[in-house]
Parts: sequence; structure tokens; C-alpha cells
Amino acid sequence: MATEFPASVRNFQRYLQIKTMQPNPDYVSCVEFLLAQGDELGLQGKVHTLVPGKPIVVLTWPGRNPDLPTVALNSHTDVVPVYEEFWDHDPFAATIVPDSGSGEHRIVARGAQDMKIVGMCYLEAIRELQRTGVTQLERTVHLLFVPDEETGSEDGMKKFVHHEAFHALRIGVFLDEGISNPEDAYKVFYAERAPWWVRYTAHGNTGHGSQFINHTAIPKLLNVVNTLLDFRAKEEQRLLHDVKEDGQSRLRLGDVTTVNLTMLNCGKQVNVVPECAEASFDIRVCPTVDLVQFEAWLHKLADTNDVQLDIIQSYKGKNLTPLENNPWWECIQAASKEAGIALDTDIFPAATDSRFVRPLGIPAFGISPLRNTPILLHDHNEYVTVRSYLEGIQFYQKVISALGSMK
Ligand SMILES: CSCC[C@H](NC=O)C(=O)O
Ligand SMILES: [Zn+2]
Ligand SMILES: [Zn+2]
Repeated sequence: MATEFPASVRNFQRYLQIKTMQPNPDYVSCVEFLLAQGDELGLQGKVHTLVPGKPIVVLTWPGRNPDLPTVALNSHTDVVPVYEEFWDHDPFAATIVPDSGSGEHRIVARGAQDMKIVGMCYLEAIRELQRTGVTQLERTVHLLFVPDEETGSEDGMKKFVHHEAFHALRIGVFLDEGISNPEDAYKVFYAERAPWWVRYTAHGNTGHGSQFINHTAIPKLLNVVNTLLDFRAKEEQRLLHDVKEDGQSRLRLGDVTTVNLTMLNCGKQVNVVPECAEASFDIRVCPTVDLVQFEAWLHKLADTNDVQLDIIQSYKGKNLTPLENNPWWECIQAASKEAGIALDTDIFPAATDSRFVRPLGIPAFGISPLRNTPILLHDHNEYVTVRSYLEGIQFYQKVISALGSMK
């Protein structure tokens, strides 16, 4: 007999089936779906089109006391591309399959973890609160559904935070995505590493591949590459062997800087010495690093090796929400305790939209309601279990109601 799932699961499947895949996300169907969800819940729906084709949807649940700073529940609507041939199921069918051995079921889809589960849990938590008689909270709650996070948020949150409509939301606390945790706790991210994407370009003499030609592009570039890869190796060793200031806890990914050589370009033909060579790096800088000094080091590397540096993207803001004496954080902790879910605080290894919000002085917490779950964001066969989705709805019921009730 086929297993019956609650209506909230069907709703999640519908959201996952909307193909909001980069680089051509179907935002039209997505907006239509979200506004209909808002209507069902009696939320006020607004679409802000700062850039044509890049809609920002805000669904608002007005609070009893409109003067209080509000609770913002953020999620991005886009998902990353797939290598469809490596998937066991259509990534946009949201197929439900048995989870081997556990008696659970998996919902398989691109975006299941990153991060449609989060947006959907917000909506279903509000539905559940209303069903149990909570018609209004003290504080206004805004659900933000934003585009283009996966490509750097240029036409999404990065612009929205400078827009009048964002300031009009008067946000007191901001919840955003985290990452699933293979262990038995929800990860809570209070800070993030800074994404620095850089490209080094070397030029040099060219000529026949049979000669000893000096001052060519590739050796210059290799000096830079080797220096950055040495730095990478040292950081990796620190991660593997060092401990935190307390002398005990192991370092985690967020505590070190990672460097990945992600693109190499050069050469036209095997017997022609190339005039130009390029190497691009994805660097994620630990929040305790002095970014002014770090940038100076990147430039020095270019100058001493006679190569050019292009900073494709850099981040210099203060991307950290202090947890000490933070009433929002205390409230989240109390609500999680009530839900029976342990929290594990950490520094986010990649980047989320919170990096545009924290520098404005708004406390932001990155949480995905996924524990005992492998990390499959951006991977093949991304899935969440039905059980974690339903647990997430319960978790957000507690958290939304607690944050929304703070006096
Ligand atoms: C730094 S802009 C790109 C943002 C992207 N976010 C999720 O994967 C990331 O690579 O971290
Ligand atoms: Zn994401
Ligand atoms: Zn992502």
C-alpha cells in the first residue's frame, strides 16, 4: 500500500518541482506559487522587482505591536544546476523513495536541502500555528524569498539591502540558511568566511615550442600558484592538527582559510609558447583574518611575480553576529530546547545572503533544519527525509512563535 503523507509534504513537492535552476530560473512560476501560499495563510504579499526578471517576494504576517522590530525569515528561491545523468531520479520530480533500512522516506530533488526545505518549513510552520489558534503574534513576521543567491546575489539580496523597501521591513532578527549536519544537532551559523574570488594573469614572451624562451607567462604564473597552494597546505595542516584558544576543541572549516585553484586558462597550440596564462582561485577567508593585510598580500604576490591581479569578488564587511548577551539568540536556544533539538554553533564555510545583512547591525542566524543528514547541497541526488522536513516545521513553529512573542 502506498504511504500517505501529510498535505505539507505535497506542498513541498510542488515547490521543488518549480524549476528555479540557474542560469535560467523559472521565477515566474515561483512567484505565482509563493503568492498563492501567502494568500492561503492570509499573509500580505508584495513583489519587489529591483531588476527585471529578478523578483523578491515578501509575505508579511502583521503583528499586534507594529512598532516592534520584526522577525525576518529569509530563503533564496534559486537552485544550482544539475548533472542529470548522475541522478537516480528526475531532479525536478521531487520523487519520494524509501530510505534504505530506516523505514524513512526521502524526497529527492535539487534544492531539497539548499534551501527550499527552509522556505517551505517557514510557510508550513505558520500554517500550523494558525491551525492551532495562533492568529497573530506580538511582532510582525516577514518571509523573504529572494533570487540569485547561488550566483552571488548581485540582483538579489545585495541590492535589496540598500533599497527603501528593505529598510521599511524594520528587521530585528534575520534567519537564513545553514547546512545539514551528519550529527545529531542543528548547525547554527553566527558568522561566515569572506569569499574572495581572484584571477592572476601573466603575460610573457612567445615563440616556437622547440626553443629556450625566457620570461614566458606560465613560469611567472606558476610562482603565484605555488605560493597560494603552499598557503593552502599550511591552512589544511592547521585544520587537521591545531586546536582552538581553549586548548581543547578542534578547529573547524570556518576557523581556517581555504584556497582552491578552480580555473586555469592558457595556450593555443602545443608548439606555440603561450603569450598569456590565467589562474583563478576561490578563497574563503576566516573571519579573524585582517582583510586589509590579506588583500595587500595578494597584491604583493602579483607585483613580485610580474603578473596582474583582478579581484573578481571580495568581501570586507563585518560578517559576525555576537552571541553573548544576545536576547534573540537566547530566545532561539530556549525554543530549540523546547523542541528537543540540540544546536551546534559554527562559522559558515561558504557564503549566504546573511553577509549583506550582518554589516547593517542586524543579528543573523543561519539554520537548516537538517540533522543526522549527509551534506548534499550542490551534489547529485540531493534529498531530505520526510521526517526531517516534518521535524523542521515543528522546530520553526517554536522558533517563530518565540521570536515573534519577544516583548
Ligand atoms: C560568494 S558568492 C556565491 C555564493 C555561494 N553560495 C552558496 O553556495 C558560495 O559560493 O558560497
Ligand atoms: Zn543556499
Ligand atoms: Zn547553494
